[in-house]
Amino acid sequence: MPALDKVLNDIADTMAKETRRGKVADYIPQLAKVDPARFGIAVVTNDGETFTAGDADEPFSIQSISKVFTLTMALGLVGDSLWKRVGREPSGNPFNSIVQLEREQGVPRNPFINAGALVVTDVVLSQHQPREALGQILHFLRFLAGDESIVVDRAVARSETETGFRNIALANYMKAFGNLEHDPDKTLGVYFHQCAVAMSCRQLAMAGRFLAADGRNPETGGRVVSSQRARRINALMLTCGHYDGSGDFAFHVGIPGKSGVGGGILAVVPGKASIAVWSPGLNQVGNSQLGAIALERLARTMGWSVFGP
Ligand SMILES: NC(=O)CC[C@H](N)C(=O)O
Repeated sequence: MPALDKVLNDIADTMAKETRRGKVADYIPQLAKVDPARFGIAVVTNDGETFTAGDADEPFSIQSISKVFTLTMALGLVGDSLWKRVGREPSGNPFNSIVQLEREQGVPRNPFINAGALVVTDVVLSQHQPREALGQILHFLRFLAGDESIVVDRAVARSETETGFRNIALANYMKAFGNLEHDPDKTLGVYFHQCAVAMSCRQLAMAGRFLAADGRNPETGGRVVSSQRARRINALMLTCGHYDGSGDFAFHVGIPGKSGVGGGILAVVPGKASIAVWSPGLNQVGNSQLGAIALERLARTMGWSVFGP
């Protein structure tokens, strides 16, 4: 097997020279300030080794990658009854699209498009006040990553709250269909803050370990979720984790992954490793342009595609 530290350094060197880096998200003004030249990558293997290259310790806005962790929490709270309120099919539409909601009676296609993630956050909110729910999300992320320093970037949260008109529309629309239990403002408040959590590639790859390890923390052996649940979350990441770019990501990279408009991608090699990559420039469908290219190289070099060597 090729040496991972060399593979990652080669990838980071190649990516540093790349001029077609995509476009940094600017619909959340605070995100537009991020330097498009940044690139980081981290791999944590199931036997406990960590390899990094580039800006792997620089925190960035995890944005929609947070949806993987809130989905895990919501399934822990309500189990499979969650699937009465949100589907499991790719949407074939942009992450912030509203078009399917009217035809499908306010039930979003999957938990990773914004509408679905808002329902998931509504479940996580359960009986709590928004501040407590956010505290639980942070607590879960810190526990998974083994790192107490993970925090919300308040400036990003404020920026998104001020400009989140589409999300506000989605939440209110679903409320009208009876698919949001709480006051939309409360659900939105938690959602905007979970998206504004800042984490480094190293922290994210650590937090994703349970998905690569059959639902267990590979360090302690402690169970986070059942192996069936880990498998199913991975399946949703593969089919829906990159919105209407999910097919292309599966085609080129071949492993479950979840992107965020901050330019991060969390990717999982079941049985082998958890990976996080960060490059802020996005492609046409809002996924990290170089992030996906870097993962494609890594998966190909290591023979990590779930579809075969
Ligand atoms: N794809 C994303 O990362 C979208 C998340 C972002 N916070 C939004 O709701 O628009």
